[in-house]
Amino acid sequence: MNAYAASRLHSAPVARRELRVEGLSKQFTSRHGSTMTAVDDVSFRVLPGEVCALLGPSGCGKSTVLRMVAGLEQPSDGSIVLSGREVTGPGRDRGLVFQSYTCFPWLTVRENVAYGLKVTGSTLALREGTVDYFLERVKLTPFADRYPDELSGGMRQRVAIARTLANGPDLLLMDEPFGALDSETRWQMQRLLLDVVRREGMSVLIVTHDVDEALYLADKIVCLSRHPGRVRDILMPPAEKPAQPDELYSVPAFVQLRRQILGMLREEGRSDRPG
Ligand SMILES: Nc1ncnc2c1ncn2[C@@H]1O[C@H](COP(=O)(O)OP(=O)(O)OP(=O)(O)O)[C@@H](O)[C@H]1O
Repeated sequence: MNAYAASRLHSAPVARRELRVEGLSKQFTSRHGSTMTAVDDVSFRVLPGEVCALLGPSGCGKSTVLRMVAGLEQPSDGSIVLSGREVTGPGRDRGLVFQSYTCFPWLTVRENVAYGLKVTGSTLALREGTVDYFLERVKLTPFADRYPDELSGGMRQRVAIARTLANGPDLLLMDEPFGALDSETRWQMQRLLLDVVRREGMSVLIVTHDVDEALYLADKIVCLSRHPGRVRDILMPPAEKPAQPDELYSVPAFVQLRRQILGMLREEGRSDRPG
């Protein structure tokens, strides 16, 4: 058995991968000294193995919430607890994937995926087993010795996902990860992400303003209103997803939820005013 697959038999239970966000608020102070509330009293949970989407119109504070969960931004108020520990800054228990492909161009695909593992001092066998395992998961095994500039955008994003997963985070944080991809590649990536995170029992918090992406990927959708960003609704799309994202349009439960969310976004658009 592959060294990584064997090590997983003894890994910590997935039940510890729970995120609790309670009463989270964030104020920003402008250069002129005025204060604006970007995020106000936001609470939600991401249960172990759950994919949770943060959805809302531009400027509603999605990225700000994600950055606070990542520990890149300090909350003005509230608390963030992951796997029973308070989040006070960045940490290896969270893995980040952004829209821009964060590959090291001077490293091969294999070296990119192995990068984070080197610093943890894992044995060579475990490291190589882990890299092989995740290259296989994201279907990049045949490209292991290529450099990022020899790959398409979708493939580079798969490298970033494999590298992040290889580090074994409790929670995967994704900010518009497929925003730069054409629609066909985007669908393929969404399908692949669902396959990988379900197999790994991974908890995911993903920021998107794409309603279909949220409906297809998420077990739970936290809808934010804007100015300030507050939880407007928490929706639970059907757990059974169609084989392809575009098949959402023919499933009545998704069509109805889609209509509800689009109506909410339209209302938010009507209430638009500068923050
Ligand atoms: N560092 C900052 N300083 C001041 N204001 C900020 C800062 N970061 C974000 N904001 C403001 O906070 C609000 C929320 O921004 P945020 O980027 O979180 O929204 P978003 O929902 O992710 O938007 P988008 O979908 O367009 O990326 C916006 O009004 C933005 O201008």
